[in-house]
Amino acid sequence: MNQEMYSFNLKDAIKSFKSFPKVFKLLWSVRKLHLILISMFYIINGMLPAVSILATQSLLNAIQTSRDKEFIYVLYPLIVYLGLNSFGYIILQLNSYLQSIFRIDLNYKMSVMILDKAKTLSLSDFENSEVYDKLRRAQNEAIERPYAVFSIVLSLISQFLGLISSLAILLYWKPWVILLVVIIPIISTIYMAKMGHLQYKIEYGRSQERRKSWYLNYLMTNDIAFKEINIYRLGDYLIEGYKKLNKKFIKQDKKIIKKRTLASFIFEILDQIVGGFILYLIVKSAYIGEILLGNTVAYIRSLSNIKGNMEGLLSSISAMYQNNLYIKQLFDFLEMPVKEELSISDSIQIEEINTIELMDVSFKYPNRREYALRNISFKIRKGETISLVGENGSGKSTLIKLISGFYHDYEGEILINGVSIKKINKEDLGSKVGIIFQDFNRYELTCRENIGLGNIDLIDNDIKLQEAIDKAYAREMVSNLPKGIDTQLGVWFDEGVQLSGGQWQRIALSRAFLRNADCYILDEPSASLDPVSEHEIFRRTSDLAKDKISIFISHRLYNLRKISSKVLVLKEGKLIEEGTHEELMNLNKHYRYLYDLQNAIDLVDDIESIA
Ligand SMILES: Nc1ncnc2c1ncn2[C@@H]1O[C@H](COP(=O)(O)OP(=O)(O)OP(=O)(O)O)[C@@H](O)[C@H]1O
Repeated sequence: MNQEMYSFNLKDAIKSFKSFPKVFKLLWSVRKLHLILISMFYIINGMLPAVSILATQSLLNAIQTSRDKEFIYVLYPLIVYLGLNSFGYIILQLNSYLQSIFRIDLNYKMSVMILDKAKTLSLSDFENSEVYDKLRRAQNEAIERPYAVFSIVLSLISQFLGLISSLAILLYWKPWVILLVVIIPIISTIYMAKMGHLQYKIEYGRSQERRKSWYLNYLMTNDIAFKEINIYRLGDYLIEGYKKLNKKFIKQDKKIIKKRTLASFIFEILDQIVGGFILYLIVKSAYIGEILLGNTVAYIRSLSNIKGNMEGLLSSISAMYQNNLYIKQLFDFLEMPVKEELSISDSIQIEEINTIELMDVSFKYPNRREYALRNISFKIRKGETISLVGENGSGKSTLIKLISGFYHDYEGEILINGVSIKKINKEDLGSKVGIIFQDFNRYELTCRENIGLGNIDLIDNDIKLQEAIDKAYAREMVSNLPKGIDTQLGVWFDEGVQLSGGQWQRIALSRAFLRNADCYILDEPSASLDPVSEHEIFRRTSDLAKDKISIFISHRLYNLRKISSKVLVLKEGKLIEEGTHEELMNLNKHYRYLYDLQNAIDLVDDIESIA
């Protein structure tokens, strides 16, 4: 963490106003008229107290000096006084109404902006905890800040106007008193700004732990992890972890509150002493007849207004500084450069995928030292069915993610139709690949949506949806659902129907089949499918994709043997064998070893199940 960030000084505080034009631009785009009116009301609010003091002064002086005159001399200032009070009240109400409306619109706009930005992030961004933290901070801590900055700036203007006008009233009496009035608020504000900074520093340093605390909370309150938590009796362990983290946060927060309260207490006492002394001077002047009653009240009220305005003004500066730190997080996130591959407007469009070629490709994940893939080269042509096999962690899924265009910081070349994947229009590429990942999504939405998300344009096209369902052998399963294709799936919402792992997988397959892809990738459907279903699905997919490209990953090698035009064998990130099933069996090396091993295991399983 950058220590420099945490040293507070006035220069930094003034610098923090730099963010205002950006903030203003953002707010201006929400509701222009509201913004103008709110600003006007703030300015009026700043002037009103001093005007009200003058009205009170002239009313009281009129009462005191008009004993022998007609009542009209008192009535006129009385009407002005009452009118001003009512006007102030109306302005206050209107302003609070407009601000509430404005904040609702702003919060909505901000959350959509953050989602829009999140949409442009890459998979490696999501796997990067720094980017992830920025997103969380923008979402959780910064969303309210733009309005806070705006209202602070307006308050500053309003308080400044209030201060100047009240000072002018007091200046008329004894100019040197002003120095006494301003000294304590200045010291207290500098101290409080430092406290605010400390608080931000603590919050900033906590973001990893906050995320962990949120995650533990999520695990305990979510159906996804419930089964394991329940069966392994993990509840107490997780709660302990949650408590430990939160106790630390609470301890830090309490310490700050204690410091803050003590400091406020001391500054308040000092302020009371100074205020008491000035009050004594005013009362004494009135007593000896130096000033009229109206002026006495005006000076007393000006004194308290100056104190309020000074405190307000200086605490606004420190609040501005503190808010600015959060605002910086927000704009850091919103202005994070969009990955080059997305911003290339002249990216190459492709009609269809004819070939996929890897030339000496090596790749390591940003957070890892060792390579996940090393010097991989192969070519897949239209009409071929390729199987990727290898032990856990050998790099199969990583290879799929590279071919799908998720990571661009690899070495070597990945070519689609002979063109670097980095230059190809990402949306184009995405629309031509039908893919099911190991950890495919189970959307807590209707069955129609779960499938339709594969091709949004067809979400209401029942014929096309049915075709996709048939391709995934899911016709019977879907028609047996209580509301057929319009049944809510999952358990999060009313009338939701939970599916088995294999059934979810068929829904995901239907989703992949709904897009008229040129390349179908199935990453280990065996996780939830029984061996026969997996075999059927592979065979079906390769039949359907006869003139396309199919890439399958499975640990059940016998399911792949007949359908594969080529098998690629990976070991520790390297492509060690390549050929048809027969060729690799004859080669008698790693593939043969894996195949025989699996047959032996299955044989043992069969014998055990018979016994
Ligand atoms: N997001 C990630 N960040 C860092 N390392 C990763 C990430 N995903 C995978 N790895 C690492 O990359 C290597 C290859 O993983 P990969 O998931 O590609 O293997 P796999 O062959 O698909 O394994 P499995 O058969 O278990 O699915 C492993 O060492 C793994 O730990």
